[in-house]
Formats: sequence, structure tokens, C-alpha cells
Amino acid sequence: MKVPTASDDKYSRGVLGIVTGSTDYPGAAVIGVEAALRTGVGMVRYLGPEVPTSLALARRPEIVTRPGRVQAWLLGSGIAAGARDADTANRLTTAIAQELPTALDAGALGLLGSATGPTVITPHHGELARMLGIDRSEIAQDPAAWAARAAADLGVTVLLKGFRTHIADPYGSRLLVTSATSWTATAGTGDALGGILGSLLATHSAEIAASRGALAPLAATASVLHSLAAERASGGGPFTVLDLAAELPGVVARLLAAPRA
Ligand SMILES: NC(=O)C1=CN([C@@H]2O[C@H](COP(=O)(O)OP(=O)(O)OC[C@H]3O[C@@H](n4cnc5c(N)ncnc54)[C@H](O)[C@@H]3O)[C@@H](O)[C@H]2O)[C@@H](O)CC1
Ligand SMILES: Nc1ncnc2c1ncn2[C@@H]1O[C@H](COP(=O)(O)OP(=O)(O)O)[C@@H](O)[C@H]1O
Repeated sequence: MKVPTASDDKYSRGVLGIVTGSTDYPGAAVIGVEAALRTGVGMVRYLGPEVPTSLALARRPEIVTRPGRVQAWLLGSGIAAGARDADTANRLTTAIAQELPTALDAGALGLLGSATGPTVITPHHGELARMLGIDRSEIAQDPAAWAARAAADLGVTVLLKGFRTHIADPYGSRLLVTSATSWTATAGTGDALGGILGSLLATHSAEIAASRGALAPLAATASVLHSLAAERASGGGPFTVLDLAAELPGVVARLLAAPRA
């Protein structure tokens, strides 16, 4: 986690650009924005269609909806791969061309071929199966091996979601985060994970520029924050994804206060 200092400002802390949400799935944009802000980032620039933009602004007026410089991108949650409008397609390709640290989720996974910057993909089993052209049941049999194989074959850091989240990169990192609660299996929690990860990419862009090996531990950290926030939101029962997001600042504070091993 990056802790702001007396000499920081909103730009030096890191700006996250978010291209998520659509008229069909506007809520994914709201969830990602909320989770990113609550993880701790200097600023969020949200760029999307009118409906998700209005909803995100209504919930989080601190977001900026004009294009400008960012340190990292979160792309694709709530965007259907086959139904992108021209403006969204433009925003996605413009973002990817900047070669900044980027999290590719859901409808942006298909753009992996043009992502030459430091990239983390965040598929669930169904999405990774589609990307690799195999059956979902094969991934379920050995998710760790498939995450590692995808990282090697695709040349990016892979965060494969599930009860166990497997993180693998092309340089040999293999990390596992086990979920604190299966109440997490509820719509929108993956969109929240995207926001958490995006926030960490934006605040650690210098470390990522120095080494793409920084991506895997950041992806694992995002997953740990997500799991701990889910546990606190759950308290042993069901919760909604905005409950999870509301727990993020407390989770971050507690981790920072904990003595280091
Ligand atoms: N409120 C919102 O706006 C929400 C928007 N969402 C967006 O909805 C779009 C479609 O996402 P989906 O994942 O539903 O659909 P997909 O069409 O990507 O995936 C559906 C296929 O994958 C399988 N699958 C789905 N989740 C899985 C999992 N966790 N593990 C293994 N297999 C799984 C399903 O059985 C199905 O075969 C995405 O853009 C996503 O970001 C969802 O995140 C839900 C909430
Ligand atoms: N059975 C489970 N137990 C705990 N966590 C789960 C389980 N299934 C999925 N998750 C977690 O919930 C989130 C679901 O993400 P995703 O499948 O993208 O859903 P959505 O697209 O609805 O947001 C991921 O963070 C994943 O790791």
C-alpha cells in the first residue's frame, strides 16, 4: 500500500482512468469507481457513456469525467465484448495505446492482443476458458496450472478469480489468495475487485515502470483487500457489493497499523 506524505498532492498520488460500464450494465461503472476511491487513489477519471457517467457522478461527485493524464487504466467491466458503441471502442483503444499499467476485465479481455504495456487480466473461469478456447471444466480441474499457462502464453499477469484466486505472471510469480467467505459470490464483486486493483496500479505506477514483476504482488494485494472487506461486510451472512466497498478504508487502515512481520 502507498501511504500519502506531506509533499503529496492528488496527481502525485496517482490518477486512475476508468473505462467501464455501458447502457446495458451501468452499475459496473458505479461499483468500480466506488471501490477504487475507497482503496485510496489521488483521483479517478471516469470516461463512459451518458447513463453510467450520470450514475457514477450522482454517487461520487469527486470523479472527473473529462479526458486527461492518468497513471493507470481499468478497462472493460460492464462492457459487453460484442456490443461496444463507437465511442467506447475509441476510448478503449486510446487507453491501451498509452502502454500504461492496465487492468483488463470482462469486455476488454478481447483487446489483450493490442495491450503491450504492463497488463493484468482479471478473468473468471468462464472468461479464461473462452480466451484459451477450452472448456470451463478444464480450468476448474486445475486453476493454478491454467493461470500459469495463460500468463506464459499470453505474456501478461493473470488474476484468475474464484473461491481461490490464482495470480501468475510470465516471470515465475505464483500467488494464491483464498476467499474469506463464499458470500462473495454475488453480482458485482468482480467489478469491485477491478476498482481496487486499478487503484493500486495507479498509486504504484513508478514501481511497475521499473519492473513488471511488481504487478503480481499488487494483484494479490488487491485480492486480499477484497477478501478482507468481504469478510467484514459479511459478518457471517449476505452482503451487497457496496457494503464491501464501504469496508475498504477500514481494511486498509488496519493493515497499515498492523506490525510488520
Ligand atoms: N451491476 C452490473 O452492472 C454488473 C455487471 N456485470 C458485468 O456483466 C458482464 C457479463 O459478465 P458475466 O460474467 O455474467 O457474463 P459472461 O458472459 O462473461 O460469462 C458468462 C459465462 O461464464 C460463466 N461464468 C460466469 N461467472 C463465472 C464465474 N465466476 N466462474 C466461472 N464461470 C463463470 C457462466 O456460467 C457463463 O457460461 C460483464 O461485463 C460484467 O462486468 C457483472 O459484473 C454483474 C454486475
Ligand atoms: N465461491 C466463491 N467464494 C468466494 N469468492 C468467490 C466465489 N466465487 C467467486 N468469488 C469471487 O467473487 C468475485 C466474482 O467476480 P466475477 O465472477 O467477475 O463476478 P461479477 O462479474 O458479477 O462481478 C471474484 O472476486 C471471485 O474471486
